[in-house]
Amino acid sequence: MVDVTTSESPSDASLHAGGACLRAVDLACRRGERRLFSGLNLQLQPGRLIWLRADNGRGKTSLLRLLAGLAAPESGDVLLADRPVRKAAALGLRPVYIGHANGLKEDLSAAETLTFMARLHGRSTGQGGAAVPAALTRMGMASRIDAPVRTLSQGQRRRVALARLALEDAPLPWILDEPYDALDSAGIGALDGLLGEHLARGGSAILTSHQPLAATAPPAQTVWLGRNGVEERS
Ligand SMILES: Nc1ncnc2c1ncn2[C@@H]1O[C@H](COP(=O)(O)OP(=O)(O)OP(=O)(O)O)[C@@H](O)[C@H]1O
Repeated sequence: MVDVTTSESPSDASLHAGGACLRAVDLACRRGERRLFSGLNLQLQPGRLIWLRADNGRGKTSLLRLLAGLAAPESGDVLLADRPVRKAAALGLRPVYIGHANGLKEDLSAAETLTFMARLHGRSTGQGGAAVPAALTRMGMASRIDAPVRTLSQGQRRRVALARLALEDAPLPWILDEPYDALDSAGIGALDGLLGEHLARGGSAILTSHQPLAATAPPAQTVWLGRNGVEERS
């Protein structure tokens, strides 16, 4: 098993720094006729960042969706704080998943679509909704808060989708599929700032990126996905 930290038992680790440990145990995944991987073991502990790498079509998105509890594995388990991830959701323990589709509403403004997303995921938008413009400002979107999503560029749309992370204050795992796509260096720096704060409060994150992580990114463990699971490489 790739373990990003120490010899702590899983239950110790799940309590560490108030964060929740996410574990994949002997996971197998099939898409259509093809088995993408089997025997996959992975542990994401509080305070840690994993950069998940592999060639196109290898199964990174499929793995992230399993870790988020959005799909069921062919076999094996995904555990969040020692509970099956799909059952943990009922207790309010749910990883934060942002896929490579932004999922924004074209006819809403940036603020409205972020408010909609926050409500969908049961997150507070603060007194009078004040956390929403603050989150968009964190992602460098202060001047486009009221702009309709359909008028935003790809990078701006990505920033709005990622602004959701600024509304998250629980130390739960973040699962981010190609979060840096379409971002310029300021956007990358803004996301890295949010990631750093999240890890510091006991959160954790696993993300994919085909490009090397920027110097602004928190230190990450690099993990490669193959047919027989994951292996750590520098
Ligand atoms: N709905 C589906 N039905 C059958 N096969 C699928 C389906 N979705 C994806 N696949 C296949 O599963 C494999 C893994 O896809 P996945 O999107 O997980 O890869 P990835 O590593 O994230 O790729 P990329 O780097 O290109 O984003 C691919 O070969 C893809 O063709």
